[in-house]
Amino acid sequence: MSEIVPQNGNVLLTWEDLWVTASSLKDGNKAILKGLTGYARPGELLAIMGPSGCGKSTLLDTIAGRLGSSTRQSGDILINGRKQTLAYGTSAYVTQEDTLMATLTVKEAVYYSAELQLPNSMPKSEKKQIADMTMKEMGLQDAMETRIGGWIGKGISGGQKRRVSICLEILTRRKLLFLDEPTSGLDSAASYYVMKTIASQCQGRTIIASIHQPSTEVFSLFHSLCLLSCGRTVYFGPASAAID
Ligand SMILES: Nc1ncnc2c1ncn2[C@@H]1O[C@H](COP(=O)(O)OP(=O)(O)OP(=O)(O)O)[C@@H](O)[C@H]1O
Repeated sequence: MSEIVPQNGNVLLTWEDLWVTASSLKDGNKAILKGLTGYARPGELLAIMGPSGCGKSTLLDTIAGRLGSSTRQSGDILINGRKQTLAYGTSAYVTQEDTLMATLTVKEAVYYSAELQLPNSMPKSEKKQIADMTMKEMGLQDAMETRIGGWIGKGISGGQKRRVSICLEILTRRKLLFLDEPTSGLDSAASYYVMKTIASQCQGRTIIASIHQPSTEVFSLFHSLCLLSCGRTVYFGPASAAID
């Protein structure tokens, strides 16, 4: 895989013999990821699946370069076949927790993010257009004027917060997108809607999502699957062939 170099700024991400170890006073050294190898290709949605605690978030954090200092890692993470850091603005990461400003309305949060993240050279009207389109794609039209809420009082629902978090990160259409449990808190219809929107944006982009118990409909949207169990890869390949 590492010999194929994608064009147009597209990203082929490869990880080889990846080990992650956490050390604690109580348990000593504990291996969380045990020699994982895999890849994520442009134009594809790769799902990382497996039971709770198997290492999905840790794998996502490691390949996204966000691993905390309490852990040690070894193995190679290659970008287009080389050990290199991603250029600024190449990737986006949707975390498992929604960290949103409670006092803003959905529209204010998305407009603000568009203003900050999209290039300075882009006219304000175009930024607004992109923000409006992305909110629509995430099914947030009816919640646009509602406060996000939180400590200030009830606002949008938990599922809507999840969709706002995704909306803020997909605005910029970065070449590499990581999503940690994008469908948590969403019902099955909303999960499908959100994942279908994400899958529809794969053209020229590499998308990796950790996901817990997807429905059959959501599963059918995945191109590739990395199935983990106890920190090891038990399946890596086309999602459609995984059933066998
Ligand atoms: N920094 C750390 N120190 C110690 N143990 C850790 C650390 N990070 C993760 N772990 C442990 O590693 C294992 C894998 O955690 P991880 O969050 O990657 O699992 P997951 O598959 O994403 O789980 P879930 O689906 O519940 O979110 C868990 O047992 C977790 O407690």
